[in-house]
Amino acid sequence: MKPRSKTCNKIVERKKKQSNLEENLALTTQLSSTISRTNREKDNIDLTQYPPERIRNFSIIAHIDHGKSTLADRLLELTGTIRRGHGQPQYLDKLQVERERGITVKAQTATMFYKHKFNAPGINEDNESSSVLINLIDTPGHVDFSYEVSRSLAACQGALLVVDAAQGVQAQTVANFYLAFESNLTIIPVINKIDQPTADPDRVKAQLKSMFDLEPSDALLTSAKTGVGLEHVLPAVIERIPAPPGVISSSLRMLLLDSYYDEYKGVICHVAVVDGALRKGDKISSAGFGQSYEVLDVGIMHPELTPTGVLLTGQVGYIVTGMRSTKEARIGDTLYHSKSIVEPLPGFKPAKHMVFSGLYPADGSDFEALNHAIERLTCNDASVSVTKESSTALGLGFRCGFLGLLHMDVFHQRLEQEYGAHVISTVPTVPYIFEYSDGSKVEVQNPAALLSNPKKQVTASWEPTVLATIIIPSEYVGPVITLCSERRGQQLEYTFIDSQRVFMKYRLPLREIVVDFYNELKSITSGYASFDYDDSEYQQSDLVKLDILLNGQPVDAMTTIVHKLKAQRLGRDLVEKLKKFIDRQMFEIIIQAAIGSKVVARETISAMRKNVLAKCYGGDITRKKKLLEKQKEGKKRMKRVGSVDIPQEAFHELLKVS
Ligand SMILES: Nc1nc2c(ncn2[C@@H]2O[C@H](COP(=O)(O)OP(=O)(O)OP(=O)(O)O)[C@@H](O)[C@H]2O)c(=O)[nH]1
Repeated sequence: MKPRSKTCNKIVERKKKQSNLEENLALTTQLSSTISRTNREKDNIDLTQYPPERIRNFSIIAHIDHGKSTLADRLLELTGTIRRGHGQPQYLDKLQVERERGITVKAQTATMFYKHKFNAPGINEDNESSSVLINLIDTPGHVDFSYEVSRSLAACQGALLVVDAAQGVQAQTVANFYLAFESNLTIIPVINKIDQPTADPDRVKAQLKSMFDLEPSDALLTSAKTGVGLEHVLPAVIERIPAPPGVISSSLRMLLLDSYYDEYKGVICHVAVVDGALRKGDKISSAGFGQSYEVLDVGIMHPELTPTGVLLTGQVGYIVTGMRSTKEARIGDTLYHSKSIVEPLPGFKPAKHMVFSGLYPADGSDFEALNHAIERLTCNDASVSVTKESSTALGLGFRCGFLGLLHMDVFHQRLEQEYGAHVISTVPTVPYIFEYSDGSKVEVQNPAALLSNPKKQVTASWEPTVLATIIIPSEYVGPVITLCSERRGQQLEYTFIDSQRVFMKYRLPLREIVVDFYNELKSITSGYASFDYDDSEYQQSDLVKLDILLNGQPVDAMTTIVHKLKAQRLGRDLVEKLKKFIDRQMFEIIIQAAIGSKVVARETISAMRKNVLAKCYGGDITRKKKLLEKQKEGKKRMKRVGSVDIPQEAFHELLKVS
């Protein structure tokens, strides 16, 4: 782990690119005189005053809860972008789910202006403070959203790596450091929460040195809570992070960073201008989608959408065009002036779906409403894949691909909160590969779709794996090793970060971490473990399809694919769980788990006669009617398989069985 020298080389390269700074300055001054009138649409922000050398784009990256969003708030207050005490805390966490769960799920950008006296020769020789435009990109900390992190980093030249002064380096500090390092960003270590009684900044400095070769003297010490040390953050950003490269005299090239749908304005795209200049009214084309659009509005996030009429090289902002759907706004696409010919920018790796689940309307007649809600929500979260599917138990629904379990959970919550949709989701599954006797290979995202065809036998199967990073206090090593081997993990690395903490690397089947791994890891380590993973290759594995049958009838929405060695135990757990959640009905119900024709677990629910009017002796007819109505309502929430009614909760409970 000696990445420093590589970073230095990249900085030297970047410095070379900045040789066109003078040219940029001359051109921006020229542009300024011609278009400044249209720029001053609001707040008199004249972006032509900000050539690349007066711009800094940085991101805040950290392990979950180490204080990124709080630090972002403080910096926005410090620069007067938001007023202290006005607005909500964690200003950039705008979604209701983000506020309720206290996590960031969507990266957000805010533009700030800050007066700074440059130390560098050549800039600001009269030694006056000059205004610097700083774009801050707040990023999510949870592993499921690292796709958002890598996207944000593409618009930055530097990152603040925030580390909790008491907890020290955690799994996601490691993952995010490498994301930033591989993107050639200048990394400024920030040791935050130094106000805590257990804070030990020296220990954290030593960890940063030993793990990432970051110099202890480069670390900033802050408390985003009390404000201590915050005055050094923006000067460090300006002095240490290079200006964005790019040439203002070149043809326009913009990187499409994100998009969302706004009821009033339509599709709003967040963009980073890599070269050239964009003005309101310009005609632009998309390299990926091949469509042309007129720029109807352009501006910056300050922190709300603020029209500026122009965006220049190095600036990050928003554009509104006539795009009708966010499907046209392909993240990572290059936008350019329609008449020019440009080399498209590298773009991003497409999001990789790790977990798939079926989503069905709780009430079958709500299919169209759910369809509409999913369409709208995917406009704001393009990382979800959606295809239609149908199930005998649940009717018409959708198979959705997510970046992880938390992502799936957040998507459900947003469907319910923002669109009032009530959904039943099926057991999450991962994409397996099966080979049949005729040599054909298929990727199976829906276990029920795996063929049970005697003419086409499965001859081999593969499952996706992950490379997991686990950091724990050394006293928990034993239980964690046991957990990982129960989950079919293979240990790849085991090192001491310092005298108290151990760093472990495991290869684990993705299926094994999808359900409840993180919670169990947290519980056996009293909450001290930190965990992160990166997708890795497929490994050959002995997989079987486990069916659940009710009175002999398979419930397709409950089928799972599982490792052969675990099939029996899982079958027993599922059957026992179902027995608890299915009410006794007027006939006996037999619940079975089976692999092909072999039953591996069985439970029976004996028959009973349920008469809701039993306790309603004589009396008022309206009371009887009310009870019957209530029973009818309850039935609506039941799903009928053959003659058996299954309550929605049974589907929810199955999600928790691994
Ligand atoms: N004592 C103390 N608490 C802090 C400080 N900075 C943040 N916190 C608290 O730490 C918790 C997490 O802070 P956030 O800013 O939401 O952390 P985050 O890194 O943005 O979290 P995610 O977005 O979920 O990754 C909150 O309760 C903050 O009030 C600090 O300097 N000192």
